[in-house]
Amino acid sequence: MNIFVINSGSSSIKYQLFKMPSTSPICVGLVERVGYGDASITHKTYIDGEEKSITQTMPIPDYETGLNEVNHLLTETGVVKDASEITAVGHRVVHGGERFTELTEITPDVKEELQQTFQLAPLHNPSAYKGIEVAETIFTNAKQLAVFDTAFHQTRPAKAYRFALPTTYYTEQHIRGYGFHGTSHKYVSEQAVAYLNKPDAKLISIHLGNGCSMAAIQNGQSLDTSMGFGPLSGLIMGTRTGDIDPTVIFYLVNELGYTIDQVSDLVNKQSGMLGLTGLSDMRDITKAIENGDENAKLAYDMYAYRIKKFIGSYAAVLNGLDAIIFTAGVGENDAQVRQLTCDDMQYLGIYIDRDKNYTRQPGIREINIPNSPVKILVVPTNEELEIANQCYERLK
Ligand SMILES: Nc1ncnc2c1ncn2[C@@H]1O[C@H](COP(=O)(O)OP(=O)(O)O)[C@@H](O)[C@H]1O
Ligand SMILES: CC(=O)OP(=O)(O)O
Ligand SMILES: [Mg+2]
Repeated sequence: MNIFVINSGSSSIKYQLFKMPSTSPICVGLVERVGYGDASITHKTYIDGEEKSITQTMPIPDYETGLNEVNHLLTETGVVKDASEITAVGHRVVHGGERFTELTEITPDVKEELQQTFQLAPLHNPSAYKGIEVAETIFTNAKQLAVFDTAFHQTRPAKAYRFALPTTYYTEQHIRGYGFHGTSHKYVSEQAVAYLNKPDAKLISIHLGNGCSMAAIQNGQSLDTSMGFGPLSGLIMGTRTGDIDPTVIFYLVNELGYTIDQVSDLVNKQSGMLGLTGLSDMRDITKAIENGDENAKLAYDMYAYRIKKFIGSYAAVLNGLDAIIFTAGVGENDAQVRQLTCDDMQYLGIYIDRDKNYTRQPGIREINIPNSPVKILVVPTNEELEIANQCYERLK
């Protein structure tokens, strides 16, 4: 069964094609800088044991152009003969609200409901929706399925997800914490449980990509998570503030004359590491620190300090801790962030091994000292594979 997975971000499209039940992809790709003149597509194929890679730079003004180009590449590189060979398309949709708590087949009614979630995740849901609309016109024979970032966190107890607003704001307007990156937290926590061979392991999963969030997990269930109503609260991110005192927003509006759209743009797109350093990519920020940039150093310290605070908080929620997991672009690759986060955490039984931490290795790995009570794991995430697995389970 050919399952094509699309992970549409705010300006990128990640995709993978699986011939399920095999969990090795036939093709893996990334379209970057959608909406810009210098967009690029990297398309890798794994056919008959041979890896081939194509990179092309071209203007990709919109998702339609991007996905059509991906479709051409799928046929040109022999991944499929034509689009009709795709049985299902699995879409990552960030916000499912309270309505979508599991994998959902996309119907006209579902699409209408999805449009009502745009305001809740303005960087993500509109592009996922666009991805669905374009996929429907290309993969006309395929079932279209949606997997929601919010779904995994639906096991959280009410005391964790409710806000202390008057109750009707929850009962009538569904204003509550939802939590995101659930597909990734689920995938890496399952990998960690298998690695530790401990189904009831008390875990803290730390997903550090462009968006960043943490989750407290036990028995395969999310008990708490750092993102809330939208994917903005909690950790400091590439361009998003994470937690800030809401009084700042009243001040911006009432005293400095900002419109709400300007505030939204500020806290979602101009803040976080970008706002602090002028750079949003951790690789560039690391270089800036090496060149003596004090702002970049402070931003790094703030980034790690925020993670540290959530580790303390989730160790309390779990009443113990077996392992912490670092994952996603920054979590998997940035040893310095892991080091700063785990240094001086002996009180919680967290002892990082500097050499192991700075040694690169593929796959799941342990970076604590041998007798550290808490294991520190680097676990590569694979949201696309998790989505393909869920689609296959539904359709097989
Ligand atoms: N080798 C690396 N060292 C440090 N940071 C890295 C490295 N590779 C990727 N990153 C960081 O990972 C981020 C992207 O992470 P990713 O999980 O792909 O994010 P997203 O899915 O949210 O787009 C980049 O912006 C960059 O900051
Ligand atoms: C929910 C979210 O922040 O996703 P991403 O990290 O892909 O931006
Ligand atoms: Mg991501």
